[in-house]
Amino acid sequence: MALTTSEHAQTQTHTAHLPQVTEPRNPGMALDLDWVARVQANTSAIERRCAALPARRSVKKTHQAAWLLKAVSCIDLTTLSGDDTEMRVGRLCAKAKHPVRAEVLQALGMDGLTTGAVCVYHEMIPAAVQALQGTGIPVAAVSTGFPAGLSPFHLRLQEIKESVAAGAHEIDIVISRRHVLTGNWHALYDEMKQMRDACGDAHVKAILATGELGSLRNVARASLVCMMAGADFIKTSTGKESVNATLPVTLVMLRAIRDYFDRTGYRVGYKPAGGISKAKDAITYLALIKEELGDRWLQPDLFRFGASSLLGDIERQLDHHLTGAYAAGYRNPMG
Ligand SMILES: O=C[C@H](O)COP(=O)(O)O
Repeated sequence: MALTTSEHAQTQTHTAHLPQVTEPRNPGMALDLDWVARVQANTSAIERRCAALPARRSVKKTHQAAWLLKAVSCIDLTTLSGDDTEMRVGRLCAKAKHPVRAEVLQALGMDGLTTGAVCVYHEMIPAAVQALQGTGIPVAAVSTGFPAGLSPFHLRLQEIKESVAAGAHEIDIVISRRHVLTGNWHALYDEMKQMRDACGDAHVKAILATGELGSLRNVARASLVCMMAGADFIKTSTGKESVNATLPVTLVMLRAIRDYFDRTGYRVGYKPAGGISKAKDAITYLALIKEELGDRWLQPDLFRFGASSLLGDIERQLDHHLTGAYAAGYRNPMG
C-alpha cells in the first residue's frame, strides 16, 4: 500500500513553505491597457472543456492517494467565522501540523506532512502564530475589509499593515469589484499596487470574488491587472459569494497566469477558494493545473486550496484506500 518513488515525487515539498521558497517574487510591471483590452474569453469553449475534465481525469488507487497527499500539502486550512475563538484556531493549527493520522501516513510510507498554511481573520493571527511557532507553516490573514472590501481605503491599507505587524506571512486582500464592473483598470491597478506595497515582505493574494465580476472576460482582465500590479497569487473567491471557485473560472485564471509568465518570466500562484469540499474535486483541480501550467505550479508556494472542510473528506478517502472502509467521523476530527 505504501507509495512508490514516483508517487512520492508527486507529494514532495509539502514542507516547502514560503520562507524557504527560491522563486523570485512577481515585482509587477507598468499597466499595459492594450494587453488588457486584447484579452478575450470564449465562454462556451471553456465550459465544454471543463465539463469533460472530471470524467477524463480520474486517478485510481495509490496514484489517487499520492494526489490526495499533494492536495493536503496545498491546503490553506481556513476558519473565517464570526464566532471564531482562539481555542478553535488552536485546534485548527493542531490539525494543520498533523493533517492526516500518523498510522495512515505510516502505511503510505510518508511522514512530516503539513497543510500549506492556516488562514484566519486579523484578530486570530496571534493565536495562530503562537500555535504554529517553529513549524514553518505560514499564517495567512484575510484583509482589506474582507469579504466586501468596501471600508475606507486608508483603513484597508492600515489593516494590512497591522496584520503583518501581528505576524501574518501572507495577506489575502479583496479587490473592489466595482473597478472591474466599470472597466476602471487604472483604479484597480493603483489599489492593488498600494496593497502590495503595504504588505512589505508578506506575500499578497488578490481575491477577485469572481462570482461577482459578471463575465469570464472580466475575470481574465482583472487577473491580468492584479498580476501587473504585483500580486503574488490570484485567488478566486472569499468563500462568501453566492458562486465561489469553479472550473471555468479556474481555466481562465490559469491561462492568464500562463500568459503573464510567458511575457514576464514571473510565476504567479493560484488559489481556488470557497465550496471545494470533496477529495474528487480537489484531484480535478490539480489535474487542470498540471495540464495548463505543469508540475512546477503543483507546489505550495504556487498553489493553494482555500478550504475549511476539504481535509475531512480527503482523510476519509485515504482511510478507504487503506482499509476498504470509511472511518467514523470522530476518528478524523476537524479542530
Ligand atoms: O478562503 C477560503 C474560504 O473562505 C473557504 O471556503 P469553504 O468554507 O467553502 O471551504
